Amino acid sequence: MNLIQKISTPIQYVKTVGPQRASMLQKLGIYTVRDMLYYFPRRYEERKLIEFVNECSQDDTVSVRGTVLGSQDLKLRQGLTATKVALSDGMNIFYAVWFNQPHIKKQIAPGLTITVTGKVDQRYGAVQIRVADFELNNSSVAENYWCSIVPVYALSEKINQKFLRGLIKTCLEEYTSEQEEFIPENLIKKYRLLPLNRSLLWMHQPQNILETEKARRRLIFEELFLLQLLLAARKRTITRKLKFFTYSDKNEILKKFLNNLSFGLTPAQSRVWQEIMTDMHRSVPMYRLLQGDVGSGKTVISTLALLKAAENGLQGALMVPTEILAEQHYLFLKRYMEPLGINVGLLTGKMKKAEKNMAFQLIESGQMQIVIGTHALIQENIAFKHLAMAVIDEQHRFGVRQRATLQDKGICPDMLVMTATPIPRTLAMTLYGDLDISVIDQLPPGRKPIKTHVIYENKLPDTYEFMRKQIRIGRQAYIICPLVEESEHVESQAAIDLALELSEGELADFSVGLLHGRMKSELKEEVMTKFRLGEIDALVTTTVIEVGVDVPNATVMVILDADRFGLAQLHQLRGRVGRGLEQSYCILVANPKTDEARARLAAMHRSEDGFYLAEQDLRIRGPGEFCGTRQSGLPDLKVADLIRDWKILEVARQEAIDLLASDPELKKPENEALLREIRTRFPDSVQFAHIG
Ligand SMILES: Nc1ncnc2c1ncn2[C@@H]1O[C@H](COP(=O)(O)OP(=O)(O)OP(=O)(O)O)[C@@H](O)[C@H]1O
Repeated sequence: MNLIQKISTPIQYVKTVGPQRASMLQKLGIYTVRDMLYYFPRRYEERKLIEFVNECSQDDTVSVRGTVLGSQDLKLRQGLTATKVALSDGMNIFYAVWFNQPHIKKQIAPGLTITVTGKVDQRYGAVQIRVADFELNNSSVAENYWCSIVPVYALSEKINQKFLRGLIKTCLEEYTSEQEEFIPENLIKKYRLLPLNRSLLWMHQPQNILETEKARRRLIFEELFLLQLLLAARKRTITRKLKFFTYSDKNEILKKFLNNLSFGLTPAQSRVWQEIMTDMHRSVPMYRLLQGDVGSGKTVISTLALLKAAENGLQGALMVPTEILAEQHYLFLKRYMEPLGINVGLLTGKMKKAEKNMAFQLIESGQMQIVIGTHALIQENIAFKHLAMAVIDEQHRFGVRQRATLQDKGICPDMLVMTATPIPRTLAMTLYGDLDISVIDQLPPGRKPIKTHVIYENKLPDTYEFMRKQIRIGRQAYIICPLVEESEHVESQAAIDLALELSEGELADFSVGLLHGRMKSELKEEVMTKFRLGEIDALVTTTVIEVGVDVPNATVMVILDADRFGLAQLHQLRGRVGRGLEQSYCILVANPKTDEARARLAAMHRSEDGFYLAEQDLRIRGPGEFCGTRQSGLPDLKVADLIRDWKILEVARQEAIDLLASDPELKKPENEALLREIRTRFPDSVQFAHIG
């Protein structure tokens, strides 16, 4: 049996396991010996081993070794039993007590030496230890004040610490001694990393905390290095292909468009546009993430990219997550593009069949130069004549696969992925490690910070009074209805009720609009158009408004039950105001019941910086939840923490890039083990699958 197969042995075949326990272990995600070895302790307990029980005090938690003298079962109240074992430490007699575990007596025969760990109780004269854990020992020699570190694992029903520790011990002894090292030797030396087998041993059976730290450092590097290798390989696959089109430097229509805008680009926008243009002029396809806080002006930049493609006789496509947004972008582009002679089209799921067919034809013939659409854009029956620029807005809502499907609509098109949810740099490097990153880190000039207040519901009348004043001076407002988990129906109904209540009550003198997820698309669009034109003063809405909606005259945002929203979502919602020159306000109505909810609201009050808030959010929720890594197609991280370990991440990324530059297919003998490891860890990865 070769070594790799050995560590891949199904856990069922390890001694003491068997099919029944194997199925319990599977609930913990443990299918193989490898999974078991990489099932790291959640924490460690430091244990003090004392030589004689008279050295301890009441309520101390200690470990003490003793020889079994005898035992007895006691019947307590309410059917409880206690097993009391008399032990001698050589000087004193003391008692170890187990509750409701009569079987323990069978394991502990008189004459054996055992170490018991637990809390000390001296109230009844002799020392009594309530046993939390125990070990059978062969030797009766105890070192004085010896410290032992005991791993504590996350458990599931019917799998206890003792069993897991024992199983891991077996796996370590029988499967790791010859386990090969797969991190290249030069990196092990350069970063002074522990070898693999020692790292696994020290994670599970450390002698002291320092050992766990050393082991963890290696395993973090390993985890991030393998992940970055995968991402770097994905990127190489893309950027090795050549584009079938080239761009001219003229940019005449582009310049006209910029002149027609009522504003000039901010320095951050100009810089990012230069980065994108440079990529567009390259012979290999662009694969770039455009990141920018809400309202930082990403749309204009993507428009420039689409326009450049159109000006060069090619096609551009912009895919957005909602119909409202598709419509909004379409209106914006049409207004500016048509006077320049560029054909812009819309394609959404709700369009009538005849309209769709017409759009398909225009896309296929190339007459539709820029297409804005929802998921409808990646349907099978759509073919572009020459798609050269594919832009995806709000990448979070699309998975990696959808990104690839749009890309496949062209022959190596340039690809621009935009995200309005600011992602901390470290996380972006992992989630989008295969993309280059451009950041718009500056808001358009003249924006005033949004004033954010957190209030209790009983202050709502004052809020509506304030809203009325703002509407009277010509502004508009949003009122966001409570979030109803999993039920668009209930959520929509809440919005309907509230709109009615306000239009007859607090806002009776004004025009109140309603927008929710269950409305027909045409109606949604009609409402948005009216709001955009100022015909609606206050819009009662659900979270459908969340992304991208741009009505600069709206200056008040009231979020009801704000404690039920996540931080990223609150920030997105708040980003719907503060998009013009007027002072804007965000009022969070909440009655937070948990510390976490209070922390979120405090963060919103404190900061308007999307990057700061995203980092806070990441701390609260963890990366998987934060951006749905499950749908991003990336493996979960076991030891690395993307915020804490950002330095290791940067190093691992650079090393991965350098390694692939020198050995793109990992064919060199010194990288053989690494290739094997990658294939085992990422069996679905196409990049390394066919090699070797
Ligand atoms: N350089 C600029 N100067 C002044 N206003 C600008 C500038 N760039 C964009 N804007 C305006 O700022 C508003 C926000 O821009 P845009 O919609 O492009 O931002 P965004 O980053 O796409 O926002 P979101 O993430 O919320 O979708 C728009 O009304 C836009 O016209």
